[in-house]
Amino acid sequence: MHLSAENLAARRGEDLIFVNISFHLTTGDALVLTGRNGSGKSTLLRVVAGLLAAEKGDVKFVDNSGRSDRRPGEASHYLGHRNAMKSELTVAENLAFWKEFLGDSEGGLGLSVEEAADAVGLAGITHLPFGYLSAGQQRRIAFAKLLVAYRPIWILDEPTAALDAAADRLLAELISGHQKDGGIVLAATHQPLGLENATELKMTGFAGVGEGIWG
Ligand SMILES: Nc1ncnc2c1ncn2[C@@H]1O[C@H](COP(=O)(O)OP(=O)(O)OP(=O)(O)O)[C@@H](O)[C@H]1O
Repeated sequence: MHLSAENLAARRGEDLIFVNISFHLTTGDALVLTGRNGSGKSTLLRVVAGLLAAEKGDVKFVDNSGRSDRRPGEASHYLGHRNAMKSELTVAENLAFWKEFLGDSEGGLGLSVEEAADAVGLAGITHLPFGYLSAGQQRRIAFAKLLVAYRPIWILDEPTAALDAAADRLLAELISGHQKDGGIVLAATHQPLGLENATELKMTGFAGVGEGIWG
């Protein structure tokens, strides 16, 4: 499996956010995006997930069987800043919705709702409305969404925001487990996640980008 980007550039509104971003990731790899606020980490993740069009360049995905006709977004879980859960539905209902809606993609099977809640240390509270949970518990459940439906690529924007130290470690272990199972991870973070096989890509934002870059 390969996920690669060649000379990506992206714009938000009128502003060019970054140019000439390239990377090549293979089975088990992680790319950790670092850089100051506003340097373009979320923008790059959204481009890779297919949620934002690149201004220039391309992202390519080749799966384990050599198929290259699927867009990277179709093979990805995207965990953004928001948790993408309905406050008034229970934790179990939210996760069951995502399990049914996303389904498993080729190459793996998702956990049951209870197994996924257990994996993030919250097996006992799946009957509660999502809105009753603390911020850290909500983030853990948002992460459990990644476990109920299999996707080979995980795209994570500040996955450990709002988490305590124990949950930090738990999620880092789940991310490492995904890598060991052959998955690929892209994560933007301000805190070290302690991942193995990880390459750091320091985003610098638009500063210093001159005229004439479009050649
Ligand atoms: N919809 C938008 N329209 C215009 N500019 C935007 C839009 N969304 C983001 N930006 C700008 O794009 C730049 C990059 O933002 P981005 O969210 O990618 O940064 P980041 O590195 O993820 O920051 P943080 O560490 O704060 O999460 C910022 O200057 C931001 O103001």
